[in-house]
Amino acid sequence: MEFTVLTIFPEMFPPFWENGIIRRAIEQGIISASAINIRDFTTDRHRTTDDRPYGGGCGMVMKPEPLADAIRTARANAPSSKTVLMTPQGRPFNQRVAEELSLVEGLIFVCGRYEGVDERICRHFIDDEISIGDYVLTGGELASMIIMDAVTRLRPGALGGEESAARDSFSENVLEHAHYTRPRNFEGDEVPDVLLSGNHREIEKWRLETSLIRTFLKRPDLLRERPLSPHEINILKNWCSDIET
Ligand SMILES: CC(C)(C)c1cccc(C(=O)NCC2(NC(=O)c3cccc4nocc34)CCCCC2)c1
Repeated sequence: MEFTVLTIFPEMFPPFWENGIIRRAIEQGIISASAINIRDFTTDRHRTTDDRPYGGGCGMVMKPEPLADAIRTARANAPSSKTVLMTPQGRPFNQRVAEELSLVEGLIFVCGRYEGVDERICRHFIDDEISIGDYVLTGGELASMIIMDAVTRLRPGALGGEESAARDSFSENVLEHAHYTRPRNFEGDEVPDVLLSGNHREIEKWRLETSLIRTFLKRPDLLRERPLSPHEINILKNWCSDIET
């Protein structure tokens, strides 16, 4: 999987690629990543990447020519890549989109700055528009990092034995149970006894129940993404009847 980011701030990316699972995935050749400076594709003395908007108004728009040339170069270097524009107008990013993107050969991320990119780029050079959420950002760079993070961990081999064992379709659709580690008593708050019991059936039962109940209480919308098994529905029913009594 090859990641290419087109940005006017390429220096934002090495720190992101030099840590944790991403770094290990690069070292293991599971992914490769590079940032292309759009400014390198300007032709004027001032290396201008933006210009005033037609129709007037405040703010600047990213010029189409440098972007088009940068995208062409990125595609020449990574031919079977999908070109993704990070934009508020994009389809909402979620785990399902991450899984879909993790199957492609390569991803070229176009990161907007100023008021956005010239519409001719969106029309003729973009294969997919993706948004990471409904809030105002100063650029698309962080959005591209979020996608690279979520997609990398889905690539075979990216997660070590431990993490990949923890990963399955169930765990990627519900909130996690509470996590505890030493000390047993932290400032007066004790770890639940079941977790110290050594009874793995009871521990798994507790983890499944608390995970389902937390999701039901905090993010019921996630439960609509994935049908619950009769067993899981029973867990929620029992819990609800317990609080009714
Ligand atoms: C209604 C809503 C969403 C609040 C909104 C409405 C109007 C503008 C924005 C906004 O943020 N414009 C600035 C801009 N944002 C983004 O790139 C961006 C934002 C959010 C999620 C993203 N995912 O990828 C990229 C994303 C960065 C500078 C270049 C122009 C785009 C937001």
